[in-house]
Amino acid sequence: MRHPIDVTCCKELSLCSVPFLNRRLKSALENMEISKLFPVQVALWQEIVGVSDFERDLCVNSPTGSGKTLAYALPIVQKLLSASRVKYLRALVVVPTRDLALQVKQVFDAIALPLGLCVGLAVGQSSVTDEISSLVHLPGDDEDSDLGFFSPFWFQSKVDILVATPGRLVEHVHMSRGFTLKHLHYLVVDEADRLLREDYQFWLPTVLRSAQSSNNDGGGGVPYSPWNIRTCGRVDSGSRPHSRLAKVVLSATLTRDPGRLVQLNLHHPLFLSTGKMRYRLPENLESYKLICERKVKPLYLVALLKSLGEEKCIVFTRSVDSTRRLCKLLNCFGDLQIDIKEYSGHQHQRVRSKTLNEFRKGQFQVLVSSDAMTRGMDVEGVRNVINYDMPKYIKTYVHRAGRTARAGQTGCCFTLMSNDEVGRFKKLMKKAEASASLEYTVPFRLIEELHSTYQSALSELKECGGNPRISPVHRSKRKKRKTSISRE
Ligand SMILES: Nc1ncnc2c1ncn2[C@@H]1O[C@H](COP(=O)(O)OP(=O)(O)OP(=O)(O)O)[C@@H](O)[C@H]1O
Repeated sequence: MRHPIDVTCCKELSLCSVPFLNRRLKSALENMEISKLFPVQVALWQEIVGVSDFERDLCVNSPTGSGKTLAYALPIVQKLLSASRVKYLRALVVVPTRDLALQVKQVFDAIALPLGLCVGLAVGQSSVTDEISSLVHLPGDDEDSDLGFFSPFWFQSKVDILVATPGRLVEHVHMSRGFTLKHLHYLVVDEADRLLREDYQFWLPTVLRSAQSSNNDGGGGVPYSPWNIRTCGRVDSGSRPHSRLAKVVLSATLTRDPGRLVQLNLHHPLFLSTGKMRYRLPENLESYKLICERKVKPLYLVALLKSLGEEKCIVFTRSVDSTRRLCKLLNCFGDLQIDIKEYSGHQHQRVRSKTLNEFRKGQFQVLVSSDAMTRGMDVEGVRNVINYDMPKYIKTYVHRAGRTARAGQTGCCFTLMSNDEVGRFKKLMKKAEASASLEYTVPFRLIEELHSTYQSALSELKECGGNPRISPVHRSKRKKRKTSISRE
């Protein structure tokens, strides 16, 4: 950990030059229009598939949009290819949110499905019962069960790889009959600093203990969960290629604090990092500050949006309440002619996913979001990020700004601030590498022109019940939900 490997020393590699790359995996990548591996992907390939052969667990701190998902998905899929033909759940990826899990699953699907490996999802999108029947063969699943035969496939895993959020994962471990982590070879913890910060029903000790049970009993002994029963008709135990559960832990802002990482029980961890500092912004990102009067901040935002034309854009606010308020206000600006939608922890998951899909398809142009969007989300074509409220921490700035300038593309991050916030912004930015910022101005004339529309928008907002301040009903609902809604 004291001697991290600098990922920037790895050069991009064309697919033809990647050593040991499976032929079918190469064509799957080509179908995704990927012709080369990015530096972090080369580094992980070397450590996992190359001569190092996953001798050590890996901690990866690499900027947003640098391709971390494929960096772990690719070598893990290649490793799973050489293992037994019987299906076992052998790779588990844990991420903090459902939308992110869906995104990660898509990457795995693209490279694993053509090679006959199955990828499952445990995120609480459907009931526990429905979800488990997509992950494990249960009695009643097949024709034999109607005849009263004992099927050799009962409780056999249907998937080789599982992408999960921590809460639902723990539910399955404790309650789902037939679900087991006994055969797990690989554990990936994506957005690890976020996942380690919160307990999520002790997900980590639960996973480690549950996966550990195979080490102690050779893969076929007493299961951890009361519901786990021995897989019937097993041909082999799916024994691990490594004597341990091999782990990859990643984030664009991964901590180097051993006190925090110790809970992962890492085996001779190797730290792979980009640059010298913990926080680093994407190479092709331009950061701008936009100084404005606090009272008329929405006016400046509208002027900025107008100046950006038709470009896809995400506006971040400090809370779910501000997100709702701002979105309503912007939609009351009659002549704005920009389609704007909200994405926040206030909304039902179904609504959020729908909004995200529409945004991905380009059906509207501006997404107003709480920090629910900051972590990991990859939306093609986002050219601008706007911090309507300046983030408190550099970590938040890094994740928000990182929704643009991904995969080597260019992008801009604008932060609105009043004069008295400029000092704090400077201090904040000093904490990150490659974080020089310029001042952006919008023509004063435009602000003046917008004044009257702003006043009418405020009145309209009041009329339609979108009181800028939170109503008592709203406040009591919010109180109830306070414990369940994650602000991120
Ligand atoms: N080798 C590659 N060639 C071309 N595009 C790639 C390659 N690898 C990844 N990408 C694309 O780069 C984008 C960013 O990848 P990814 O989401 O994995 O980044 P990340 O490092 O996980 O970012 P974050 O820290 O924000 O989660 C995605 O759109 C992905 O399709």
